[in-house]
Amino acid sequence: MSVIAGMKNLFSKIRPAKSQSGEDSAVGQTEHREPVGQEESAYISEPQNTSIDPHDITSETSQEEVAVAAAEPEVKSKSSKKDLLPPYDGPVLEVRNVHRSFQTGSRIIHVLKGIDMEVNPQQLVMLKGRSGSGKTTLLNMLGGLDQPSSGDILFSGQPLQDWGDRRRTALRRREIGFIFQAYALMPLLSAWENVELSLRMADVPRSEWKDRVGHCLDLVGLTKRVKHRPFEMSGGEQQRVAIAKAIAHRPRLLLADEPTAELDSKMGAQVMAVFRNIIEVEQVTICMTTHDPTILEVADHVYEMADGRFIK
Ligand SMILES: Nc1ncnc2c1ncn2[C@@H]1O[C@H](COP(=O)(O)OP(=O)(O)OP(=O)(O)O)[C@@H](O)[C@H]1O
Repeated sequence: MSVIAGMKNLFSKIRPAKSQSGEDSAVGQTEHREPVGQEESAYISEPQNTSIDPHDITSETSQEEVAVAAAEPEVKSKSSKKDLLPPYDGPVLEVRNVHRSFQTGSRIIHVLKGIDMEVNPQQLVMLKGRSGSGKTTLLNMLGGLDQPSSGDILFSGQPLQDWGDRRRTALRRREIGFIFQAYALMPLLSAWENVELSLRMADVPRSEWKDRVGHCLDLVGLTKRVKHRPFEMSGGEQQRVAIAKAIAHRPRLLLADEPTAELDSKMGAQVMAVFRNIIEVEQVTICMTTHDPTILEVADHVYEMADGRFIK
């Protein structure tokens, strides 16, 4: 089904539903609500058949695609996180001699030229480098959104390139959180509802939503902003909602593409402080790209990229 067809199908069957986020006067209520916009409609409607993977949402995904994806039924699987990844004490990510080329017309562009790296549990690792050096290309591969042309990427010891699409998708859904430069929040939903939506998309039981959303917004210091919509918040606050949203389903790995690029230095520092806090409290591992030299000191390890390689 096309995105537009999915939207039409979706909005023709909307019915109100009570939010799981709180009591009548609490945050995120949906009773007696004002007429809702398209994103909110998607949020409160029953899932319909669509063809979009919610975990492929990027900062460039349109709101319509996000709305449809948000309502997509997950590929139901009874397997747990434990079944997906056997116990492993080694690095969260091991990258071995990874190359990535793209063909554009008759030209082949060699973007990554032999990347080796490791990201250990509860580390904050940064990829720095000029525009076009290959940071985003590498980050996409670490998150299983793209595949190397050659080389290996091991996620908790498991070779991603040997996995089928379904298992890689399941890995993204359960074990990885994504954060983008442009926040990627649903504009008509409150902070609370944005985080709650992420739990719905990850197939987390409704009974767990209220505690988990409250905990995640508390972790990023936004307990007083839960009812605010994105346009009522500063850039730094929006990015902190995006972080709460990305960690809500308890991923092992958080991937962030230029998370401070749109922020002034004070807000950027707040976001980095939140990263350090969630590493401690949620025991998550973070790999992020940046251009910003002022935040590098927060990292446990910095890989500098130039023209598709790490500079020693
Ligand atoms: N799908 C693609 N097809 C062709 N070229 C691509 C593709 N994806 C990336 N590239 C090229 O690979 C190079 C690296 O891009 P990438 O986005 O990884 O760089 P970056 O370091 O993240 O840059 P920035 O900091 O500006 O985001 C660029 O020259 C880009 O044009």
